[in-house]
Amino acid sequence: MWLKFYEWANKYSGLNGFYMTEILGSPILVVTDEAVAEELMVKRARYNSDRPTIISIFDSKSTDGSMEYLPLMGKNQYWARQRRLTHAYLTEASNAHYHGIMYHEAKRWLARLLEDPDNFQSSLEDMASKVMCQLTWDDPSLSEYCTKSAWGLLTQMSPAGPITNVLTPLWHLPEVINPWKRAERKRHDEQQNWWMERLVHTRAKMILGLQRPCFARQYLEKGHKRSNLSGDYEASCVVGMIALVGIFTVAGPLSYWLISMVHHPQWQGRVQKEIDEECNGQMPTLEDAPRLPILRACIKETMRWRPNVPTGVAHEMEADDVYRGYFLAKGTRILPLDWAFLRNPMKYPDPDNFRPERWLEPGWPTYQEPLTQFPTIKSMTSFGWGQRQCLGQTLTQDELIVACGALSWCFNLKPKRDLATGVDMPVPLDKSNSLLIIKPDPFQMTFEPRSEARKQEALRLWEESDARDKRERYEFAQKATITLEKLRTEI
Ligand code: HEM
Repeated sequence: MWLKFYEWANKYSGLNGFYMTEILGSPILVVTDEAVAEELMVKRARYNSDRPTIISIFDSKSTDGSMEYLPLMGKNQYWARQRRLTHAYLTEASNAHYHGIMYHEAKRWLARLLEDPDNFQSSLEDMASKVMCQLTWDDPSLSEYCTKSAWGLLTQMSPAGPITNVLTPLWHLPEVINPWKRAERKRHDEQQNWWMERLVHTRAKMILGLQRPCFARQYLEKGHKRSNLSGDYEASCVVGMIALVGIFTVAGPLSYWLISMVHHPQWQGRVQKEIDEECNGQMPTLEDAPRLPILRACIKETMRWRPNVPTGVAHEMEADDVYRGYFLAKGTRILPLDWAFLRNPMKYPDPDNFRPERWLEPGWPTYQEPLTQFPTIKSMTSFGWGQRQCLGQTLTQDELIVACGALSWCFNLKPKRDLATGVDMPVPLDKSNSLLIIKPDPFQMTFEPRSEARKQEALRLWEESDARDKRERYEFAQKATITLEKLRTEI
């Protein structure tokens, strides 16, 4: 879809940096130039920060008070207070270095890749999911269900999802003869029940003193007094939504990282050399990041070259407006076409090719110093605009540095050789699904340990981290049991 919008941009945008079209009766302003996006969604954010309705999700904007999906909400009171809470929790998690969770999960992933390399696409998503499930409920075993739940919502909200998102009148058929509405009710109810179960379970563990820190505990301890949330239902949704939204968003650039590295072995070699030299042979940490500009440049270039939300996310106008002489009616959707921004040849010369040097060498329009700080993915156009800008930028950057750094430290990423023909199997560059957050179609590749010593070290690191995690969980539970015992004898 983004390619069609981009093709039309080349025909109709001209020098304006935008064009109008209509999809299923809704006027859409497709923005193809960053300056226009800035003008409309940052400078005029006051009335351009609403969301369009997603027809196949009940009350997607929370107009009727459902309070369920923060990123889809209209610009209303629920959105404002949930955005505040989400921002505060993600900032605190980043300040606490995610309690070591990212390192733990990156090590688990390396060990899984060593044991079962062919299953890399699923273990990659599972790593992203385990990070979010631990931050949210301190429970990595929830990851499989959480990923399924996130997939259900992502599919339901995407134009390429249920047919009712495109043939909208079908959605309005009575529920008894409407399979799409019944399926969505089932999906919705299961997701809500699961979110609520998680909150209730957290509360029960807190009473027993068994719940370690996580977002759900943070809310139950203090948030219900400070945040203005209406109660358990809303809390279970906002906390559940944080877990869901960090899975496919982060898994996208990670998958495309594999593709970038397989196709550009010279850059892979430079990243590995930088890590080996700057981290003294150790797996990189976030403290090392200022000394790893090539790693950061390759991550950023991967996100520019293969963005995983290529259409951008639409805003909706809340008031009539006139922009550069054009009348824009209230209700017009503004689509910031990220693919177009990231292929602007003035800002990104040679836009179709993977050129990390554009972030590293003076002379390129995007070069910025100091290299201890730049390149950074924060504030990329891919994270959206103005009042609705993504809240997960720091988390994404940190997780990509940890995970891509760990991969480069441990493996040579290579094409897979077909044993029958002796020829490398292709790793396609442009095959993906077309949901709102895209991911590459399944492909095969090889994860070759860089040496036997590196392999053994990766396995040892995971064993050590796993043993520490188990010990810490056991000691925490022990302390709670001792306190309970003491209480019982005192009573
Ligand atoms: C590569 C990774 C990611 C990309 C490309 C991305 C992109 C986006 C985009 C385009 C938006 C809409 C912005 C707009 O409407 O102008 C958004 C919103 C949002 N993102 Fe992200 N995101 C990523 C990762 C994350 C992560 C890891 C989290 C949290 C764990 C997160 C949390 C959110 C939330 C809560 C919103 C809703 C903000 C609102 O509607 O006010 N994102 N993201």
